[in-house]
Amino acid sequence: MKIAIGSDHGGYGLKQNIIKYLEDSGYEYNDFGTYSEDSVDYPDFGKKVSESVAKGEYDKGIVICGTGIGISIACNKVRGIRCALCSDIYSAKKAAEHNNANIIALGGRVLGQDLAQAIVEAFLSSEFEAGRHERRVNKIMDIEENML
Ligand SMILES: O=C[C@H](O)[C@H](O)[C@H](O)COP(=O)(O)O
Repeated sequence: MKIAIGSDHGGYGLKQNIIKYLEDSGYEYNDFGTYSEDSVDYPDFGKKVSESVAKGEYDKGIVICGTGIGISIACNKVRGIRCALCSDIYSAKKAAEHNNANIIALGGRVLGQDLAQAIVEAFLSSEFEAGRHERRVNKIMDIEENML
């Protein structure tokens, strides 16, 4: 599985920790930045990760800002992206199983490193269950296709 990861300065520290987890777990990944704690704008990094996932260059994405809110909003503006902001393991698992989320957003100023790793693990190891959930996800995509 190929993973795209990116953050702003508020998520930089947690991103580095999650990258270590991805490496230790044998995931292939690309780090789209940011590469320091210097102040940057989260939409720039949400866009890079989202477009790479939407194009099919990566299977799933991980984005991090201070709260996870701003970068998740930005990601969800990209066609084909279903980005789920998660602060617990159950939601991360269900985001994959029920919502077919292709990006998870985390709050670097919200989560401890161990919990964040467990959330990422739950997201990456869970698969879409389809069935009744497919009908609902298709309705989400219909909203996107018919946007005003
Ligand atoms: O939703 C936005 C994110 O949490 C940003 O990381 C945050 O707004 C950045 O704040 P600041 O510029 O004060 O570090």
